[in-house]
Amino acid sequence: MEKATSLSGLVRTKSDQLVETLAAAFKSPPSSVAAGSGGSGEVSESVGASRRSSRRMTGASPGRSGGKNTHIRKSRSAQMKFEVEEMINSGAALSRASSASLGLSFSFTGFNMPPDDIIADSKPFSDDDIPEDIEAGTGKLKFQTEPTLPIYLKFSDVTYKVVMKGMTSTQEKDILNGITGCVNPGEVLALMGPSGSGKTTLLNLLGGRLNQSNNRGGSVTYNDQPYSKSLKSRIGFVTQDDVLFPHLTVRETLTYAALLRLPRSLSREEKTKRAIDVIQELGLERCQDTIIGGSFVRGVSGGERKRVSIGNEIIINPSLLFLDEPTSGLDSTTALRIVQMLQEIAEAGKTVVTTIHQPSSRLFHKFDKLVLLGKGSLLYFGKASEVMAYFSSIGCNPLLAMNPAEFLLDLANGNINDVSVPSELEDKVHVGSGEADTRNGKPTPAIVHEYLVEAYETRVAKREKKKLLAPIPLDEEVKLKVSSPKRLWGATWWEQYNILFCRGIKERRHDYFSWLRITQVVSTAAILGLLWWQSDTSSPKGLQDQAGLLFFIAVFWGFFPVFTAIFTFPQERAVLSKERSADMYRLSAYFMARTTSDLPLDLILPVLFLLVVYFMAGLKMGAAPFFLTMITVFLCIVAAQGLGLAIGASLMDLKKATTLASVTVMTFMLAGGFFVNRIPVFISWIRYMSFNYHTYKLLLKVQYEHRMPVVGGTRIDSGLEEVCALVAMVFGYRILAYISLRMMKLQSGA
Ligand SMILES: Nc1ncnc2c1ncn2[C@@H]1O[C@H](COP(=O)(O)OP(=O)(O)OP(=O)(O)O)[C@@H](O)[C@H]1O
Repeated sequence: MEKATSLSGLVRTKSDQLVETLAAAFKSPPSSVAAGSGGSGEVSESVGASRRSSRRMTGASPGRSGGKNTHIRKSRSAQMKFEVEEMINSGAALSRASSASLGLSFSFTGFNMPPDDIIADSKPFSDDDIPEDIEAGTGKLKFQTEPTLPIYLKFSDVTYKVVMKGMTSTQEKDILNGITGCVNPGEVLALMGPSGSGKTTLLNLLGGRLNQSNNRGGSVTYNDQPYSKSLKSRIGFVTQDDVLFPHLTVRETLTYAALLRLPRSLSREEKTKRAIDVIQELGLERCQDTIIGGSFVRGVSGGERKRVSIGNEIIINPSLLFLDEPTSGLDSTTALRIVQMLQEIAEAGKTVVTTIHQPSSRLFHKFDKLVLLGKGSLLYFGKASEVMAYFSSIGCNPLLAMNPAEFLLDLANGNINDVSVPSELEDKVHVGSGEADTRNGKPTPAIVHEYLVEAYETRVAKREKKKLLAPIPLDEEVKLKVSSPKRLWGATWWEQYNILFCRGIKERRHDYFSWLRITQVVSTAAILGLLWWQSDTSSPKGLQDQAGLLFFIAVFWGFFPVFTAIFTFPQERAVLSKERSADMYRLSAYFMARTTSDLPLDLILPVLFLLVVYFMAGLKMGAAPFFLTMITVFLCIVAAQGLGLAIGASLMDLKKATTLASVTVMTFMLAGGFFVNRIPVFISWIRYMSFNYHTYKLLLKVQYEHRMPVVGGTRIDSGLEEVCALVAMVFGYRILAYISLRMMKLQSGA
């Protein structure tokens, strides 16, 4: 215990020194902020100095002193361990604050590659790391710590409601009721609360992802400025579900993210190197060539996938990092590792906000600040280390030794079974007359909730709101950097198109070489070839038979592309929404890349098909008719794909989309000119919308032009009308799909 006291004294002495350092840094003239951009050497040195000072600090704290600490940990009781950890945290938070504040004297020009010694020095973590290392604080990660614009996040009286439309009535539901708090660079803020208490909603709101002004109230500011689109490039947002492409490898995933998101000032090589650095820093080397995987394909483990999701966001070196339950579903060691990583990120001067469901006590002590929510109301905001003292001050103490997080969640749920009841609450039980007010002589969860909200309102809320009014220690010019309305794209339109095109090809490479699809097409072609083997057109019956084959070709290549294209956008909806929320690329670049990257395969398969059918069925010999048939089929495929894309993009629901597509395709087929020739005038227009009809007419023209003017009731014309109609469909349906995507709501997460 004595040792602990002396160590705490040491940390406090260091903290005093730091306060002085901080004050000096804040007082540094604004010119030093701007001047930082002048010499990168100078910047690197400052970065190194900041890190060195931070390391010295943590080295001085007991928890980071390697073997010595391990000795303390092993020989003392669990209680002792808590105290030591608390001291470590206070030391770490201070060191983080120092890094953050020192970052102010650097340039804010964006990226500077970290000095080589730091990269070489970095010790990645892997699943094989010994947890003891982390406990002792010696397995510390050295994150990329290029200085970024420090962002002070403040939120005051934040409210959010949703309007729920029922069959007969419309109801409003309050999700958040007046939440106030703040988090500074160098700090990790944890949002805690029972399931459904509003953590994700608050996180989305703070991350600028719930912007419908009619549903929200209060204010959220970033360096005292409101949210602006330029912040998107400074914010990393890790969603609860890992939204990643299942068939890309870890390295490919991070490389594409780097190429799309890092600023244009970096070269392609530098961006690629950044992805490799992140892989090393996240300890993903072992699985860097493994695919991410998903529900149907096995890939990396859950913890690795979570790390890739985090890597996807930290790759841009964000000033503000939001994470939604980054540890849920992970074992306690992996969870600790991830929270440790968040601490490292904060140490580099970033602001970190994370929701957390039920952290272990080890995790809990790693947070600097805490927001405790209960049914959308604020039950506590302040230092995580002071939360137990606060609840003790309002008469709530655990009766058993328990994890503080467990105690807090019990309270937030209104469960006070193992909690000492404050006298005010006891009074309420005695005053309350009905069964509804009490449960076995104990206050109901609703009464407990009311008491906790009231206690916070009367004792803390005012003080915290006052604190928010204090100006942030940043230069006016620096503050305004967050409010530029200009979007910052990481790559030009053409670069985005190329990157997305290559990514699309890689993601669907398994489809391209799918023997199943090839076998399906080739075997259908072979069966058709056998059924129409060397078909003879000298008799009317033979001619009618061959026309049937041509009609089948028009239907087959109208049907398949629609049903494959339907899946394109609904399947990628989550990724598209996430990436667009982060302004990774322009929608037009994505749309063009997505619709063209499938074309090579879509054009290879019909070639194989025609090579088999055309010659087996004995269609008109000659290079010109063969190639004209092929071009006609291509046009049909691209037009049909357009229809599939439009249906998928406008409905974004596979069930609805397949139903609509099957009705449409069937109608087009029936109106295609083979089954019925005399269509009533009032519905004859439907024919002109059918790509089957135009394709069939063009195929007839290629085969029988100059031989007969009418085949099976269908007139052979010049073909110009049909070609124009198909070309109009190729573009028209795609424009419709693009407009639908533009109108798609971006991910809100809540
Ligand atoms: N768009 C919405 N429509 C209806 N209810 C909503 C909507 N968004 C959020 N809610 C409700 O608001 C409450 C808070 O949801 P939120 O997802 O923020 O909770 P949470 O604390 O993150 O929960 P969990 O820990 O289970 O993820 C829930 O009761 C949820 O059902």
